[in-house]
Amino acid sequence: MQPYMSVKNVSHVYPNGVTAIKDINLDIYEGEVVAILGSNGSGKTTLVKHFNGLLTPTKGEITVGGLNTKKEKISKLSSLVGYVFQNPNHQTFLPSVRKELEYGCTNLKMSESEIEERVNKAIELFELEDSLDDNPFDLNSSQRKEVAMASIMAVSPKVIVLDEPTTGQDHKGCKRVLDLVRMFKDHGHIVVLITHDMHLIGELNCRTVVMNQSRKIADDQADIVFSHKGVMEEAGLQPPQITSFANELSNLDSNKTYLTIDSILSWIKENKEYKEKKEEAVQIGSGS
Ligand SMILES: Nc1ncnc2c1ncn2[C@@H]1O[C@H](COP(=O)(O)OP(=O)(O)OP(=O)(O)O)[C@@H](O)[C@H]1O
Repeated sequence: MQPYMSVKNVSHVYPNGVTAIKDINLDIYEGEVVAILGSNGSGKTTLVKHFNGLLTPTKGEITVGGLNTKKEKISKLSSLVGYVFQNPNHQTFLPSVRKELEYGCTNLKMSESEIEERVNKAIELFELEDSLDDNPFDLNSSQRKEVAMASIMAVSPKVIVLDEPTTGQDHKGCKRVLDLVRMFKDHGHIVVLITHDMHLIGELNCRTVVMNQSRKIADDQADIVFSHKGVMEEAGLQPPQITSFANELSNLDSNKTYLTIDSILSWIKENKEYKEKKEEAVQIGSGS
């Protein structure tokens, strides 16, 4: 299968001489949810800004949907890759939610009927019917973030990049982000997440790329990445608390990494059933 996005030997040096990413290779395929993890300044944002042409490689090449990002206009690339900023205030600036939702489609010069159809779909999916006339700045930060995501959804780019989607969100907001990532995936989008939220990655157990000091140092399923002590330590990362807890418990199957409370509860249940069956067998065997 051909990757939808392909990053080949890419480095980026900012005009001040800082090498923010170095020799990155990364293929991203249809249907994937990819988390990009790493400590502050490791190069995550610089990398994803290359996906929609906000930055172009100093060395190497990136193709998105078969297009070389060095040769395409940003407007074309942003119809393929939508970027939801960490701070929705950097993205919402129009006086009503409806106008925000229409903006991206209008910018891409879609017909009025197409804009209406796409905006109505986004309104339905994000349940924004009652806030259409509200000024986004009168909404709380969680709702404003949803408006930012809904306006990207209206454009319907193949790839949706979410930059720190759970930062500043309460428990309900974090749960909603998890549901939205799943919804984007179910609607055929590739989702790229920049996040420090290990709980979110644990719940998704998605492909996880780890950046450290401008380089990619790991790229695997989250449970496999989290089980690599060396990688986690090098990148200064802590797995979700439940994973650390499970690792500390003796008698656990050492080949498995537990990411969620549900997974460890099923393990405990299975183990209990296994022990009960074993005891039963011993009792039958001894004729008691
Ligand atoms: N516009 C810029 N000009 C010069 N240097 C920059 C610029 N943007 C980022 N950098 C530098 O590039 C390196 C990587 O930064 P980047 O923002 O990509 O990292 P990050 O992993 O996204 O960090 P964070 O988690 O703090 O957002 C850092 O050393 C940073 O200071």
